[in-house]
Amino acid sequence: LLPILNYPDPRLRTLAKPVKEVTAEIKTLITDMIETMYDAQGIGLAASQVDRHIQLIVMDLSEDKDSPRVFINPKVTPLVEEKQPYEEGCLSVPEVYDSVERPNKVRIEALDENGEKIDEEVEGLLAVCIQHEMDHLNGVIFVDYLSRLKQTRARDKVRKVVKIREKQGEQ
Ligand SMILES: O=C(O)C[C@@H](Cc1ccccc1)[C@H](O)SCc1ccccc1
Ligand SMILES: [Zn+2]
Repeated sequence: LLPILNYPDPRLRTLAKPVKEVTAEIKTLITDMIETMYDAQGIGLAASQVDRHIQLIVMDLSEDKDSPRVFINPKVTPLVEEKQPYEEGCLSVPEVYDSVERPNKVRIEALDENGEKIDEEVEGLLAVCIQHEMDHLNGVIFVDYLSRLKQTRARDKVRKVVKIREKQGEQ
C-alpha cells in the first residue's frame, strides 16, 4: 500500500508532469495505486496523492470493484456550460464532504495502461470524478472551492482524523 498525502501537505500542490513512456516501473505504480484506492474505499486516486508527480489517474466506479480504469496524460474538456453540484469527498481530506459545482458532461482524452488512445464523452459521477482527479494533477484540492472558514474547518478535521488513525495504528 502507498501512503496517501493529507491536506494541507504542500506536496499536493505540485504540478504533475506528462508520462513519456509507460515503463515497467509505472505499471507497478498503477497496480499499487489501484490496490491503495480500494483499501481506502476510494473510487479514484491521482498519482499526486501518493507523492508521485506524473499525469496518472486510476478509477473504479464498478459495484464489484473489479474494473479499474487507468488514464495517462489525461485531458478533460467540458461539453456543457451548465454546472451541477455534487457532494464530494477526497482521500487526502478524510471525513470532509461538501458540495462542489462542476460541468456534468466532459470529454476525456488520454492513454490507457497499454498506451492505447482513450477518447470518451462521459457524464454523471464519472465526469465528476475525472475532474476531481484532474484537479489533483494540477495541484488543486476540492476544498479550494469552499469558503475560507470551511477550509479552516477541513484542516482541523483532517488533523483530528489523522491523530486518531495514528493512535489506532499504534494499538
Ligand atoms: O481523489 C480522491 O481523493 C478520491 C475521491 C474521488 C471522488 C471525489 C469526489 C466525487 C467522486 C469521486 C473520493 O475520495 S472516492 C470516495 C467517494 C466515493 C463515492 C462518492 C464520493 C466520494
Ligand atoms: Zn481527491
